[in-house]
Amino acid sequence: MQSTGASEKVFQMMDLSPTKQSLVEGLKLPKLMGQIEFANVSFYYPSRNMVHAIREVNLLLHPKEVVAIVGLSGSGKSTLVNLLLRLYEPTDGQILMDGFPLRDLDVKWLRERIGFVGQEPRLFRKDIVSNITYGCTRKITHDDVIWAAKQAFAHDFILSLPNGYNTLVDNALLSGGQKQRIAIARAILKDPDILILDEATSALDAESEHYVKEVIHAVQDDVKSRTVIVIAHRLSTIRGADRIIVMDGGRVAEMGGHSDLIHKDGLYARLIKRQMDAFA
Ligand SMILES: Nc1ncnc2c1ncn2[C@@H]1O[C@H](COP(=O)(O)OP(=O)(O)OP(=O)(O)O)[C@@H](O)[C@H]1O
Repeated sequence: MQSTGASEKVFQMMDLSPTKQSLVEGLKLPKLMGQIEFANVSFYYPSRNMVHAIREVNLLLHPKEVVAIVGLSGSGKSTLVNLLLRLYEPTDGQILMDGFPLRDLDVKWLRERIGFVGQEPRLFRKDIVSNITYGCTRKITHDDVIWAAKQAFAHDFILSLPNGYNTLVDNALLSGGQKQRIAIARAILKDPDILILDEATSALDAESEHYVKEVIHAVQDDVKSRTVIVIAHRLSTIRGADRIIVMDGGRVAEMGGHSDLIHKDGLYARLIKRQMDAFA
């Protein structure tokens, strides 16, 4: 009798119609170059009415640019990405993709062109190949899977597993860094025009940390290169970026290259110094 009550709620949920957002077909561009513009974007989360998570953000990311977003916890880094993925709509201003308003573009089409690796990637209790190919809608071969794994510096450790690419993924089998590299391979396999990495804040083993940095370099050098946005917590990844965006209290506080920002001796210089002190 207890479960009857509960199942009623489940059925009510299943009967809900999909959101308008995914029903309405939007624009599909012939090609996505990967230019991203935030034009005076402000946003507050519905549950925290009037407390801005992002405030009057103006940003222009060029196609194929590698950008690192840095800032203290709560400064609005993830919110920028949430808006870009269209998980939320800006409260004010607009986001443009290749000059087209994001809200006019087809959401499904857009998300197929964005690869996203979160801080704690989800893997499934399936073999490695299935985990890498999960969600990939383009036609792929086994060679493509290996290419993606190599790009993510996952190929060698996968080969050292008992059944290589056919090894069943088990939580105890892989380290946090290895899981993240499989998730990066999954994102790269989509051959996205925009790649977004939310670097883990938790301590990665030294090997994985080195590889995550290498992935950024490889992705940057890749002939098919794409726009890359990294929410970065480590100096090594930050330095690999073409441009660094420093967020503070929902605003863009500083922007530029590593040496310029260090020279400026502002918030970025303080963040870096703090990180250096932590390792001292
Ligand atoms: N789902 C949410 N609902 C309400 N408020 C939120 C939500 N997510 C984030 N916030 C708030 O929005 C602001 C910006 O948060 P955001 O997660 O973008 O920061 P961040 O720089 O990515 O932080 P971190 O480095 O800790 O991930 C913070 O004040 C945060 O408390």
